[in-house]
Amino acid sequence: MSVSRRHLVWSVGLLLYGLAVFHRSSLAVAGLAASERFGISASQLASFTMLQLLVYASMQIPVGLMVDRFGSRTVLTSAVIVVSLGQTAFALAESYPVALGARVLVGAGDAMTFICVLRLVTSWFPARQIPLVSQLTGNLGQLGALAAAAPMTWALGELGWTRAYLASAVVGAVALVALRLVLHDAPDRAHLRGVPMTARALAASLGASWSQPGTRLGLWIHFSTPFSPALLGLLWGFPFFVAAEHRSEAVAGALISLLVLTNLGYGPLLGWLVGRHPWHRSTVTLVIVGAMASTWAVVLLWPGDAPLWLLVVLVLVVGAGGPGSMVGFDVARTSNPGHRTASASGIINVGGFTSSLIVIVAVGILLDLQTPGESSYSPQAFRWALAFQYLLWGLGVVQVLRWRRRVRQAVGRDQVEAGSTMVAVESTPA
Ligand SMILES: N[C@@H](Cc1c[nH]cn1)C(=O)NCC(=O)O
Repeated sequence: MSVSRRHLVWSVGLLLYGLAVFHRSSLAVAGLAASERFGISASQLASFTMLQLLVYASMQIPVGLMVDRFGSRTVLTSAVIVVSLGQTAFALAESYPVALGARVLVGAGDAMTFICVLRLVTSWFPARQIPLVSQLTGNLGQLGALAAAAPMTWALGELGWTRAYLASAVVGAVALVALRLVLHDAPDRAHLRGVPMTARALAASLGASWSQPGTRLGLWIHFSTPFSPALLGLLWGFPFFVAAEHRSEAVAGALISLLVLTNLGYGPLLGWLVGRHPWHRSTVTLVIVGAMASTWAVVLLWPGDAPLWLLVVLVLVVGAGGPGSMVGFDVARTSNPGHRTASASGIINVGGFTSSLIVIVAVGILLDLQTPGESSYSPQAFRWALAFQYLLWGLGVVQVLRWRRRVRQAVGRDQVEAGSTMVAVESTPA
């Protein structure tokens, strides 16, 4: 197979994932405009982000099953259409309920994208390159969030709400043409479709993935790693840097952009480490969680405002969380047969989006409880609210250690290093 064809397919997949991240993040800079347009409060505004994450997380398992059944090409086509319809509806919405409905469509289209692209990577690349290419896919795709920042700010200011969101929807039409022209499910066929299954067979297939200890290990790795960067990047980073650390809006914006860019640095390093030392994949993620928790401790316990260099260190360390979460997909991939790869990835992806949703909502509730009726939150309120992260890290680390022990009891080091963590006799989960 020609190497350039493989890279062309991957580039289109990456473009589609970057576009999904762009649509996901396209509200981040439009908060004020949205409040004015729909006449809504801060918590109603936050409900857009929460709803999107909720839809995303709840669709992961059905989407994984759909990708195993119908293939990436078909599911990605639906994803682009649904997300573009969502952005079009958002562009034209004039009331809060219609706008909420539009965000449901955006969340649904977004939810159908990443697993398809990961599935493409596993069918187009040789096994030894999969960890690195998957890492690069996850990390380069985050650039969509950068594209949603400055260009969307410009478009909202210059073109106005309706035309800015309509323009972003039109990009989907262009992406759809590239998808249909270039993207095939596998080198030897356009569609890679699984056999039709009854509801009972689907449940059995999901149960088989779930009973693999490696799927559980992957789920908890994905649960523990990405919520801290999501917390900073999606909602609370900007107000934390401005209201609690007394930084200017420009510095806060630069710190958030740095968080996105940090992804690019970790991708190659983690991809190489994971590909080369599969036995130590969970250790790598435990080190990342330990580093994030320790750096947050220094920032939260710092007397007064943390110095800028410390905030930069925080962003550089927390930026490893997203790339770290990709390790979860790799553990699931080596723990399941090819025809179940996408549904196993769906199970994994529920982890990080659930923990991100919990932490984003919990921080909002804890801030409100400490400063009832006020619209600006004190540094002290932020410190206590952000400390909530330790509960999730505690739970995640205990579960990672537990499921790693199960995997290691069932599978020898030689088998793991040969690229499989699949337990031969699928046992019933405890
Ligand atoms: N945690 C992300 C992947 C990632 C890589 N770098 C930063 N984030 C993930 O699980 N992505 C799924 C998605 O749909 O974005």
